[in-house]
Amino acid sequence: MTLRLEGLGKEFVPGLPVLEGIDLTVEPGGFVCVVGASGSGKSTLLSLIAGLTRPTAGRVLLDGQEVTGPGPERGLVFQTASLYPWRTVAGNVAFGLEAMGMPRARRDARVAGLLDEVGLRHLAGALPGRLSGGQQQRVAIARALACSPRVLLLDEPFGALDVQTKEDMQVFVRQVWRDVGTTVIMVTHDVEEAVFLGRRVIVLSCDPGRVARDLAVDLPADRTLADKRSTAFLALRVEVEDLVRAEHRAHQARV
Ligand SMILES: Nc1ncnc2c1ncn2[C@@H]1O[C@H](COP(=O)(O)OP(=O)(O)OP(=O)(O)O)[C@@H](O)[C@H]1O
Repeated sequence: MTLRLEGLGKEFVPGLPVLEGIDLTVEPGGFVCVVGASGSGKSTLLSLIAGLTRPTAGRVLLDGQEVTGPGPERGLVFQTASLYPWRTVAGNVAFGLEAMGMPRARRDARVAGLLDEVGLRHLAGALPGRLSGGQQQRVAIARALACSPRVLLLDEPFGALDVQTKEDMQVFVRQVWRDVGTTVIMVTHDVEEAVFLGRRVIVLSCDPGRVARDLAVDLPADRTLADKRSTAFLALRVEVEDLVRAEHRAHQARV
């Protein structure tokens, strides 16, 4: 599924655009990370793609069809897992499939397959309160994948996790992306994470948020955490960090 953003803009307050003139095409199976200073409009951009917020200018198109609201072909994961606390792990993953009316036997098989994918089959009957933060995010990702979304939207999904768990989750989400083949758009503060995960990194400018740079990540497809120490990785990381810093400073100078 090709995602196109055409002249996308958003004003919450008339005359004060948060996002302006965003043009972007993401081919099927792409992995795009969006970085930018706090307040540059990263979450707003994701919300527009999810159809949770309506643009004030431009359009979001999925295979040429304009997005006018949320839909099952777009799965969403937020910083905190927001699981249903009264439902088991399996019950959480099954939620969207129940809403779709999938018959019980097919649903159970699908949920079991997803729990295998995220390594949590042994916790199928547990309630979310018993799970670690990383495990909860795995459940949230399995839940988002349940309806076979063509685009997975991740908003700072590992922002609340400790460094080790976060790195485990980075490896995990890359594996899921390669296994499932869905398009991923991920918003993050963390430039290292963006360069490690993305095939492309988009740097947003501030006030209004525009695409300041669109960089291809020319690193091996089967990256491991050790690649974070490679010269190519470090060079790209520094380049993106400098861009984010420059955009932030330019914004500070204007206010
Ligand atoms: N519902 C809303 N109503 C009014 N203003 C909003 C709303 N949502 C976001 N904004 C404003 O839009 C701007 C961008 O917010 P957004 O959360 O998209 O930025 P961000 O880059 O994701 O920030 P952070 O990295 O801090 O999460 C901010 O100035 C914010 O106050």
